[in-house]
Amino acid sequence: MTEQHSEAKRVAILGANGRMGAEAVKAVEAAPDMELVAALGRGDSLDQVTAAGAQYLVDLTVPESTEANVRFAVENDIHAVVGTTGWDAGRLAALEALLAGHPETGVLIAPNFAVGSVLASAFAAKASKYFESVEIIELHHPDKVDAPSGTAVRTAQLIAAERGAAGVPASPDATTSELDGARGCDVDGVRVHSVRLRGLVAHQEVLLGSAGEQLTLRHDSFDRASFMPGVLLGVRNVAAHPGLTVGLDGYLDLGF
Ligand SMILES: NC(=O)C1=CN([C@@H]2O[C@H](COP(=O)(O)OP(=O)(O)OC[C@H]3O[C@@H](n4cnc5c(N)ncnc54)[C@H](OP(=O)(O)O)[C@@H]3O)[C@@H](O)[C@H]2O)C=CC1
Ligand SMILES: O=C(O)C1=N[C@H](C(=O)O)C[C@H](O)C1
Repeated sequence: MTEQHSEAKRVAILGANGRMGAEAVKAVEAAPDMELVAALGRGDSLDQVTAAGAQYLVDLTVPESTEANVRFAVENDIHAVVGTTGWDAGRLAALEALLAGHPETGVLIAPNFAVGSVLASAFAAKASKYFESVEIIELHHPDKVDAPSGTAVRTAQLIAAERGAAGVPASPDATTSELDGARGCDVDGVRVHSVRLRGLVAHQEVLLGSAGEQLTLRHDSFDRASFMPGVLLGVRNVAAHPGLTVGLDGYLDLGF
């Protein structure tokens, strides 16, 4: 932990020994406007976060622990930037209810911190109402514990909302006989297929099809460095966005 200017943002990182957490430790330590005041792994007490005077908590842990971690942050009026997956509608609703009692505290739940991924999902959602069919393929390293990816779930939700608002019917599909899983899973009416392959990091394709044409929107994270500008952007902006924000796009100016 480096000596920083006294007005530096005081940041705690949870999951600091993990793939993402270790990268985030390096990024926060290198950020001139931030001070890493706590770096916690599994089994460490959250009291270290308050004892260190953290103003910001970055959660990069596991789906089972993220909800309790963020609850702890909000109850202590610490802004939270969350990359961990597992935030379903029930968890988000409970978090919003908690935040209502802490009106100055901000929480960012970011399914993907890579700006290119956020853009690809937004473009796909916008484009999806002009195509008859849409399906998602997400491809990740085989050590990932959750499927489908949080990014794919978010992308499917954005697509479903856009198509629903435009009155576009569900993608056509004549399948009446299939082996379990052959057609992927259904997220809000959008089929999502998950690939786990050694050598991969984090990748996604949205396939959009109409008669005689296909548009493919693909994003690749080749390295976890790709997520770090988004993590830092989250820390820099979360206090100015009290309440709950889902998606880094909430802090970007996408122009649509
Ligand atoms: N939003 C985004 O852009 C990205 C999000 N992710 C998501 O981030 C999460 C972490 O991914 P990744 O780094 O690959 O996973 P890892 O398994 O490499 O890291 C998770 C770490 O969290 C630790 N941990 C578990 N519980 C706690 C706890 N209560 N307090 C502190 N640390 C804890 C684990 O410890 P132990 O090893 O002992 O279990 C592990 O070191 C996943 O949900 C993943 O999907 C990943 C990449 C990008
Ligand atoms: O576990 C990962 O690696 C990733 N998790 C996030 C997700 O589930 O979408 C973000 C990115 O895809 C990498």
